[in-house]
Amino acid sequence: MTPAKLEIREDFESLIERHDTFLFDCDGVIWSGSTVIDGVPAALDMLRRRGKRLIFVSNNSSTSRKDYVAKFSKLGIQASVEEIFSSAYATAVYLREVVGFSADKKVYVIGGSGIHRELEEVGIKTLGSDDVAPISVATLGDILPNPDIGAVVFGIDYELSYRKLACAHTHLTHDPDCLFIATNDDRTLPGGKYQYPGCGSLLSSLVHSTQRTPLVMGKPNQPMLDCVMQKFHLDPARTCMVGDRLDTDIRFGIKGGLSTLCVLTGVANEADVLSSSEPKATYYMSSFGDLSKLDQ
Ligand SMILES: O=C(O)[C@H](O)[C@H](O)COP(=O)(O)O
Ligand SMILES: [Mg+2]
Repeated sequence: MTPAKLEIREDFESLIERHDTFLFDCDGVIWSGSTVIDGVPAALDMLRRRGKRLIFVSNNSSTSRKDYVAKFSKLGIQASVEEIFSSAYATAVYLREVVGFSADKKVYVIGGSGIHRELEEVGIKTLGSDDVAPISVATLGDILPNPDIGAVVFGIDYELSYRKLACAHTHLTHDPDCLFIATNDDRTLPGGKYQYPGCGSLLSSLVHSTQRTPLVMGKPNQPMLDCVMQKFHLDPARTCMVGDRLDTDIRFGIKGGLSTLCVLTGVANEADVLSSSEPKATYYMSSFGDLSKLDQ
């Protein structure tokens, strides 16, 4: 079935009437980099006024949920920690609840403060944030296995260094029991008009050097889906996933049995949406901000 294009008031009203909960991806739907997408704050306010539940589900692990609340507020959007579900938080829940990560082990992190803060919030100690100093071949031998490391977690890292990769590679190749987890594996990162290397593209260097395959937490993978479905007790028939990437957001929604709405303000364009045989979005629209016209 061809995705239905939502472009008139009646389409928008019908979408809202059919759903009680809206799951929103962030990069490419709510904002692009640090610029809010026009009309989105007003559209979200309108949904709240109509009693709809909003949940923000981002694969970007660089920011903790508390810091996401501050980013939302700076962009004129009210959101609570409980409404935010990032891949860093999903990783912390997985290590704490599913793995039962040992208190006397630490996690080596390649990634941003979001991962460090979410893991520390559940009592898991982390290393790696200051491994950014340049390295010389002569000092490579100083990078040694560390028996305290029980897992390597990889997330998008805007300060990625050879030193961090060498440390993570050492832990993963010297201890087959050291867990290898990636917060997400998005190929690209949207930023304004263009796209840049995403977490998955950075991750591939470590996968290649270690020949190990990580367990990936974020959309469209099962760990994030299980966490979100259980935490929020979603009714799939009354829930809509709003995203900008077919291979993560829309596939995530389809796996969960949700309606899916693809917006064209991030990675996907109209040709992508109409030509994609799998995943196939239920609906698509130019920008979620267009719904702000409803209450004007
Ligand atoms: O590379 C990444 O980490 C992702 O492109 C990016 O952060 C996606 O974030 P989302 O669109 O899920 O908010
Ligand atoms: Mg996105």
